[in-house]
Formats: sequence, C-alpha cells, structure tokens
Amino acid sequence: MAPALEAQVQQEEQSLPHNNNFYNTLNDATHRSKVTVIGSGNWGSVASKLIASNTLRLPSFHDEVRMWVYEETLPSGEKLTDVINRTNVRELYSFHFFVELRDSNMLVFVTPHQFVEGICKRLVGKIREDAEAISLVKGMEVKMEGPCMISTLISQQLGINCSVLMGANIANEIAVEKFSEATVGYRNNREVAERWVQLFYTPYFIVTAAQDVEGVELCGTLKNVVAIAAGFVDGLEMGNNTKAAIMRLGLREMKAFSKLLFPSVKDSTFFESCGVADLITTCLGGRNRKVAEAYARNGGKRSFDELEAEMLQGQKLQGVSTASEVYEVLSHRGWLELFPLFSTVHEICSGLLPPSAIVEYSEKLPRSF
Ligand SMILES: NC(=O)c1ccc[n+]([C@@H]2O[C@H](COP(=O)([O-])OP(=O)(O)OC[C@H]3O[C@@H](n4cnc5c(N)ncnc54)[C@H](O)[C@@H]3O)[C@@H](O)[C@H]2O)c1
Ligand SMILES: O=P(O)(O)OC[C@H](O)CO
Repeated sequence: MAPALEAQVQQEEQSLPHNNNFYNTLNDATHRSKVTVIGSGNWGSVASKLIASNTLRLPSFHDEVRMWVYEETLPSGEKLTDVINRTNVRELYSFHFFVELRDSNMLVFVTPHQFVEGICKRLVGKIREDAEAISLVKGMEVKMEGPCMISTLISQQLGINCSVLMGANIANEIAVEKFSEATVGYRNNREVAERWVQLFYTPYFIVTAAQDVEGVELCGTLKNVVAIAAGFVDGLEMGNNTKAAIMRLGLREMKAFSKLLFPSVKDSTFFESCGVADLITTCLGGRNRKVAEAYARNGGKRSFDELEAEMLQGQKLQGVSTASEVYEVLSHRGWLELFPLFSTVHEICSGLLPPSAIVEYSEKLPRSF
C-alpha cells in the first residue's frame, strides 16, 4: 500500500467508533459505504463532485457514486442521462445512474424542495432499512398538521434518519473550488454526523457539525425569503444600507420564527455557515436575489414564473414558494403581525403589494419585537 494511502486509512480508522452498525463492517471491502445522490440540478451536480472526490480517496467508501437523475429530453433531442454518461463526469468521478438503491446506505437528497415528496413516494420499498439520509434541500412543506421540514418529510416517508447540510454554498463557486464552509445539522448521533462531514469535507469545502437539525434547516430555508426581499431592494436601487437593514431584520425574523416553531433551536446555529453566512451570500449573489431584482425592476408586471423560466433556464427558485409556505403558517397561527418582512415578501410576490412595499413594511414593526 502506498504510504499516502496508508496514512489516510489510519486517519480514518482513528475517528471510527467500534460499536456502531453504521461503521462496523467498513473494513470489509464488500461493505464499504455506498452513496447515492438523489438530484442532478445545479447544486446536485456540484455536491456529487465533492462527494465523489472523497469516495475515490477514502477507502471506507465505495468508489462509485450513483446519481438519481430527473430524466429530461434536451433541446438536442438527447436524454439527459445519456449526455451525462457520455461526458467525462463519469470517467472522472465514477458515476452510474440507477434508480435501484438497495445497496446504498448513504442517501443524499438535493432536489428543489417541491419535488421531494413525490420522489420519496417512488423510493418507498426500494431502499435499505438501515440507510442514513442527508438533505441539502432548502425548503419546507406545509401540511394539514402544520409545517413539515424536508428532513422530517424524508424521515417519515422512508422510515430512516435524516441529517441536513446547509451553508453559504452558491454551487457555481464551489464548482470551481473557491473556498467555502457548510454546516451538517444532526439529531443525536454524533458518529453519523462525522461520517457526513467526512463525505463532504475538502480543503476548499470546510464542514462542521451542529446538533440542531431544525435550526440548521430553518436557516437554509428562511434565508431564501430574505433573499427575495434583498432582490427587491436592489431592483429599487435603494442602496447598501437599506439592503443591510433588510438582512438584519430578516435574520431577526428567521431566528424568531425558528424558535417559535422549535424551541430547541440554538442561538449559536445562526452564527454557523448555515446562518448568517448563507444569508449574506444569498442576498449578494443568489438566484432568488437575482430574479427578485428583475421582478422589482419590472414593477411587478412580469411574473416570477416567467422570469424564472427566462433567467434560470431550468433551475428552480425556492424563495417564492417558501414565502408562501411561511405565510400559510403565519396566517394559521395568528403570527402575521410578528413577521412583517416575511409576510410583506409573500404579499409582493403574489401581487397584493407593489415591490416598493418592502421598504415601507418597517412601519408595521411592533416596537416590542
Ligand atoms: N444551486 C445552488 O447554488 C444551491 C446551493 C445550496 C443549496 N441549494 C438547494 O439545493 C436544492 C436543489 O437545488 P439545485 O440548484 O440543485 O436545483 P436546480 O435549481 O438546478 O433544479 C433544477 C433541477 O430540478 C430537477 N427537476 C425538475 N423538475 C423535476 C421534477 N418534476 N421532479 C424531480 N426533479 C425535477 C431537474 O433535475 C433540474 O435540473 C434546493 O433546495 C436549493 O435551495 C442550491
Ligand atoms: O441561488 P439561491 O438563491 O437559490 O441560493 C443558493 C444557495 O442556497 C446559497 O447558499
């Protein structure tokens, strides 16, 4: 064995617990962890690159990373899976594309949030009972019973544990290996969290773990609503001070909303990459900000759907639907007046208010907030 590889093996083994089912067969080549990525969009593709660089490097993972792709016929007439399999992506990163997941014990969910439930329904009965999942999906669903985080949806539908990974992670920047950080949110098994950190961590993608699934996930979800507000401010050319004020007020609502829904959410989570850092990057350079800016520049006369299709070419916005989902929760619970930024964003997106309302909403702020 080459010295470099041997050192890696030792380093890995030192961090492994000895009494955990997730690990205890790792020395057996037939039981190395197998990873499947569910999703192949902007972040899905880049996250797969990160993952595959580690599975090739670390002996306790199976080299091959499988990817579930939402099949599309491209303008050229070719199927998306054929194109991906034909490119050097497969050669470089050993990707294969199957829907059969029975031999994967690490499932990475990374699709726009509105598709997760439908995908999970198709996966029922096709996955291992001892599989662990992680959600990179920023969003939530609102059910009859109330709000449902995507990690909870995955856990409930598939009967498996689900951690989350969120952070200041604009995919295009990570694709060219610019330095960034991320946060793994886990429920109670630190060893599982460490395994996810191992899978994603690279010298240019620093991952830390926080025992606060809901806090980490709500940060990633709610910042998209604030990013829409920041885009309106840009479209109205209100300047940096106004945008900073919107970000501060947005962060305050993110924290208040998270803690009202889940009192266990920790203050410290808002200072991790998933919190303030993701809020900043999204409000400066994200897709939600960009499309909201165009919406405001057009005075709300062109719909978000139209602008999304034109500007993102197949990629999906999360902020507009999340604002609507958050609004539903606020209305149902009688909290609208407590969250003037969140509610104003939805009212603008749905055409009830003009974009300029984003800077007028502060008059509605309760003084005791
Ligand atoms: N792009 C980023 O920079 C970034 C970074 C961090 C987190 N995220 C989050 O990751 C998640 C996925 O984002 P993304 O950028 O990879 O996606 P994306 O915006 O690229 O989504 C488009 C993809 O959705 C898939 N799709 C379209 N219709 C579908 C359907 N009916 N069923 C299933 N899949 C369908 C297609 O594969 C398409 O490529 C989102 O929650 C997003 O907020 C994105
Ligand atoms: O491009 P956005 O607005 O979907 O944001 C992308 C990421 O969530 C930033 O971390």
